[in-house]
Amino acid sequence: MTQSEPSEQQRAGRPFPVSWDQFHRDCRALSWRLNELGPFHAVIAITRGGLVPAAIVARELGLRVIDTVCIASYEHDKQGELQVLKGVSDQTAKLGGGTGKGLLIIDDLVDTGKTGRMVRSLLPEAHFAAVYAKPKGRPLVDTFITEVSQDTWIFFPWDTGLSFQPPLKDGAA
Ligand SMILES: O=P(O)(O)OC[C@H]1O[C@H](OP(=O)(O)OP(=O)(O)O)[C@H](O)[C@@H]1O
Ligand SMILES: Nc1nc2[nH]cnc2c(=O)[nH]1
Ligand SMILES: [Mg+2]
Repeated sequence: MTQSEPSEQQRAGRPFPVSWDQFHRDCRALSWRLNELGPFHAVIAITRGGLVPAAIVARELGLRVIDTVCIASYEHDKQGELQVLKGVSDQTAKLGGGTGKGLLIIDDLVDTGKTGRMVRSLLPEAHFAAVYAKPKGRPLVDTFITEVSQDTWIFFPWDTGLSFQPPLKDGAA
């Protein structure tokens, strides 16, 4: 029997759980920064992880034109080939003059930077912001809030729930 490869999450090892409250605070902090860099014509969320931060940033910056770039790459916690399932609409592309100028792209995080690189190739002059950044992905983003180490796995509130935690003395890590 062949042993399966460890997942990205297993390789990362260090868990970093983020609550809804914390995520909202971090998205507000991102909005503060972006407010100084705008104005922007539209927000583009990289689905699916970028949808929640994009909603919060759009609310804070008063932006009502919201589009998506739909990309699939991680199956749970293993990254495969990147697939662009949907690009931005012609209307949004026009607002960015074809190159993305004045458009704001939002994602929840950059890890290896693969997703960011793909989106940058589609809209090279857009402003790319993520809430969290790992070192390999950091050069791809224009604005982010918190850097975590490459061996960290971020657990978002929409992927997690409350559960019992064993006491430290019973062997909890
Ligand atoms: O920098 P990278 O190594 O490319 O990884 C970052 C991407 O991975 C996650 O998305 P995922 O592909 O898991 O899809 P999802 O947003 O639908 O959960 C995350 O939301 C980023 O978009
Ligand atoms: N939830 C989650 N998805 C990812 N995709 C790439 N890196 C991560 C991460 O640290 N957490
Ligand atoms: Mg994503």
